[in-house]
Amino acid sequence: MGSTLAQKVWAGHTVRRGGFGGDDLLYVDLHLLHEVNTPRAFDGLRAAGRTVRRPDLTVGTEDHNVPTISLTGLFDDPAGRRQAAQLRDNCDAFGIPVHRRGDDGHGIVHVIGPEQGLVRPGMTVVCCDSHTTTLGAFGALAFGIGTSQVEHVLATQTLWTGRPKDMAVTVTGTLPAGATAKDLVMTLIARIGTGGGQGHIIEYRGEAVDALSMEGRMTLCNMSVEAGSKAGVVGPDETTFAYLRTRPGMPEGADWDAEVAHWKSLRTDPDAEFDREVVLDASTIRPYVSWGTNPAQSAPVDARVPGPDEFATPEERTAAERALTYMDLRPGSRLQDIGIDTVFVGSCTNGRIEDLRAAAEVLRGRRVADGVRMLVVPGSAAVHRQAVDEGLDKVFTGAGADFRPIAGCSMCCGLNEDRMKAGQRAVSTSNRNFEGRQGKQARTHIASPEVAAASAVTGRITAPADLGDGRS
Ligand SMILES: CC(C)[C@H](C(=O)O)[C@@H](O)C(=O)O
Ligand code: SF4
Repeated sequence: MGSTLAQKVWAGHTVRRGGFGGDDLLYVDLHLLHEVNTPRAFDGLRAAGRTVRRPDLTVGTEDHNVPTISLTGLFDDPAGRRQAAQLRDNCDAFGIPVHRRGDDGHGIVHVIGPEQGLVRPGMTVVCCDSHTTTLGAFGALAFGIGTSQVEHVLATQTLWTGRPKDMAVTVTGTLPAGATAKDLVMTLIARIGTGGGQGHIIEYRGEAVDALSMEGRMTLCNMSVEAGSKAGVVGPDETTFAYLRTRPGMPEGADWDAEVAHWKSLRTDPDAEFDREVVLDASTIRPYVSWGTNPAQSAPVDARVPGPDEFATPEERTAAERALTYMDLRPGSRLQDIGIDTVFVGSCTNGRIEDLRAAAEVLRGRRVADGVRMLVVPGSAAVHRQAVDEGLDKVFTGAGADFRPIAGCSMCCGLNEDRMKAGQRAVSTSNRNFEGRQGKQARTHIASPEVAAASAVTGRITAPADLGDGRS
């Protein structure tokens, strides 16, 4: 029997099999750090008199707490400022490269790794952050780890972890015009639930996945963790190689060819078996939006708010009831009638250049509705530069949106100055919509950049196809 991509990468990195609790000891090729969840790991390292084993395979960036309003913008929370300073000091002390606000290479940790060519097929990548799954788009095995594991990886460049099962998500056919990778992954999570991928690594495959850009694949893999899975992967192919070819530090000539041949060999063998398979028909996927307080509580934009009685289990019914109360929604009302006052385009889910282009395309010749605040925050300094080069900044500001000069997590998580007020309601391109995620008592509807931009124009949840041609 053949092996899956995940099995091959796992086997190739296993230093010791079946240790304590049955976990395997994996070698880590790349360790990424940000300011949250790392200060205690460095404290532990120091207390034990240890050093960082491979600072050359470790990279830090400040992203969660940083103000994105300007280079000199102040941290609104002393604890956040302290964490960011600790990251910089710890990285400097241990010889780890760190990207500070204002650096060319600065940005959200999951956005900068691929841009800088740090992530390649077949690698193992870990980071103190659940959305490390994003990097699986390159055929790397990438997942989040906790603070004590960060300390272990810093000290040893290895990690004890349990071998997950393999799940295939096969997406047949072609996505219709107007449907995006975000809609695809939201449709998947609505179908399998927030625990649907638990204990598994999801491999996305099929015609519709093959057709996605690297940006789209990153959006897909990013939200794998919202389905409870350990990681998400896409088999490396010509799209992957074309993206990597232009990245810094890639081999040249015959060395490049040899590398590509190796990457191709990592793809799942035709006779490999998955523990579970879910098949989705891409042609049925429509623009999606969340109505509840977890990403599975989502529906097509043209649907109605469901009632609790439409759910199969008592747990789902209770969760729906609670979500509807928090979101202040009435069952049976149209999602498209929900008024919003905030729009956020950004985050590691949808803060890359393709996402900004998509949002700008919808906004071109249109205006953000009165009373709506639209925030566009690039995922990295490189995305910001590219957006300015392409004149997207002018489209955003011309439409009345706030286009931020500094990259960061911004309103995705509310760990900085970008928070919503109680009772405010956003369409957000981020990945989490739990109670209070973007501000105390604030309400979040997750969607694609296209839906977010269209909603900014009308002031209610809207798919671009429903905008008509009101461009000036
Ligand atoms: C702060 C960090 C640990 C957290 C995560 O792990 O995902 C954050 O990035 C998030 O999106 O909630
Ligand atoms: S952008 Fe949001 S989801 Fe991504 S790492 Fe930052 S806080 Fe987490």
